[in-house]
Parts: sequence; C-alpha cells; structure tokens
Amino acid sequence: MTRMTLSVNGVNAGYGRRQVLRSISFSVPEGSVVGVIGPNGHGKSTLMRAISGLNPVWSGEIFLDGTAVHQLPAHQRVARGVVHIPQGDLVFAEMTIEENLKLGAIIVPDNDEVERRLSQVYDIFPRLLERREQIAGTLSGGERRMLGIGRGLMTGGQIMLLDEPSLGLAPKIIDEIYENLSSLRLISPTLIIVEENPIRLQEVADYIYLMDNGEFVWNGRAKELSGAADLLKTYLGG
Ligand SMILES: Nc1ncnc2c1ncn2[C@@H]1O[C@H](COP(=O)(O)OP(=O)(O)OP(=O)(O)O)[C@@H](O)[C@H]1O
Repeated sequence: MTRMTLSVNGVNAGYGRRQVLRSISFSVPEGSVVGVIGPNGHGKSTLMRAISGLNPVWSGEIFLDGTAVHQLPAHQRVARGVVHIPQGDLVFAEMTIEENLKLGAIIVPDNDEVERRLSQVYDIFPRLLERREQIAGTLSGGERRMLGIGRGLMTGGQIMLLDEPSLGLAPKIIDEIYENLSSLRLISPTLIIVEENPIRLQEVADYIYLMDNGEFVWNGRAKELSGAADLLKTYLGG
C-alpha cells in the first residue's frame, strides 16, 4: 500500500481580493491524523479546498510525497490519492446508496476491484449495506454522512480530508461516525479532520492545529490540547 505525506508550505489563498489563508504551513506524516480546529468562518474549509484543488492557492506550495501539486487541477490530485469529503453531504439524491458508492470508483476499470472496495466500505458502515437499495435522498443525516465518507473511500485515495464530519448530527450518531474512523484508516491511513469540537478531535487526532483568522495560532500533540484550555476559551469560547 502506498502511503502519503502531505506538506503545505506558506500557502496564501482567498476569494476575489479577500485573503483568507495567511501563510499556512504544516505537514501531515503518512499514517497520521491531523486535526484542524477553529471558529466558524476562519478558513478551515478554504484550507481543505486549497489542498484538494477546489480553490487556487495565491502563493505557497503543496507537496504530496515530495511532488508539487498546488498547480494541478483537482482531478489530478484525486488521481494522486487525495480524497476530499466536503461539508454538506453531496450525495446524488435520486440514486441508491450502492449507485452513489460505485460513482466514487467510476474511473476504476476493474470490476472486481470495485466490488472489493464496496465490501470494505460495507464492513466499515454496515448501515449502508442494510440500506444499499435505498434512495439516498431518503437517508437520515447520519446515514448521508456515512455515504459521503464511503463514496470518498471508494476512490481508493490514501489521504482523506474530512470537513466537519460531526456537523449537524446528534451526539449518538457522531459517536458512531467517530467509532468508524479507526477502521476507515485501514483504507485511507492519513487523515486531516476539520472540527469545531476539541473533545472529539482529541479522541482521534495525533496532532492538532488551531486556526484563527486564516493563521495557525497554536499547534501541538492532541494530548497537549487540554493544557491549552485558556487558548481554546479565547478562540472557541465556552
Ligand atoms: N466561495 C466563496 N466566496 C467568497 N467568500 C467565501 C467563499 N467561501 C468562503 N468564503 C469566506 O471565506 C471565509 C472562510 O470560510 P471557510 O468556509 O473557509 O471557514 P471555516 O473556518 O471552514 O468555517 P465553517 O466552520 O463555518 O465552515 C469566510 O469569511 C467565508 O465567508
């Protein structure tokens, strides 16, 4: 299995003339889970989009396993193993779960490989197997989230960008999603997770970055986050 290291070096990005990301640098070693936390609207999703190629970078560099990818279009980054699961459950509402999942592997020519990935995804999310013929538009919020993640896994990508997997879900469903993250890593071993809930993030991340106003204002091992309570209060409130 090829594993990937991601490295982001001095990235600036934004929309129109408005700068959102300010000189962002960090790296994600292969097989690690990095969490990005911060208040609403401060650039976390923009960072995910810059990495996957959905937003252009103004300056700076992004490397995947030592290869510069910041000028490549999104589909070429997907081909290199980047999987982006954006906020908002972008499932095809008229299609069944299984049809949605298979779309994730649409460029995979080998049918046996598609079936193998499908059974891996069903192992991780048995709820999707139970409902495989159900139309995606009729799924609950939690099931749709699982489907979005499952479809991303079908690409076979090795580095997954997971943007607020708990957004809008009931605590019990969030538990279920988070419990599944460790098996998910058998397929996509390197993860970047954006979250607003530090406790959830601490459960799964090895390393955490706190973003404020498009900059990283703190980073450290996940277990060190508890010692940064004042900082969290300042930036996240509560
Ligand atoms: N397509 C866009 N055009 C213009 N401005 C945008 C666009 N997308 C995001 N922004 C702005 O960029 C800033 C950062 O947004 P971003 O979604 O990256 O924040 P975030 O930290 O992920 O917040 P949230 O947790 O609420 O998703 C916000 O001020 C937002 O309004």
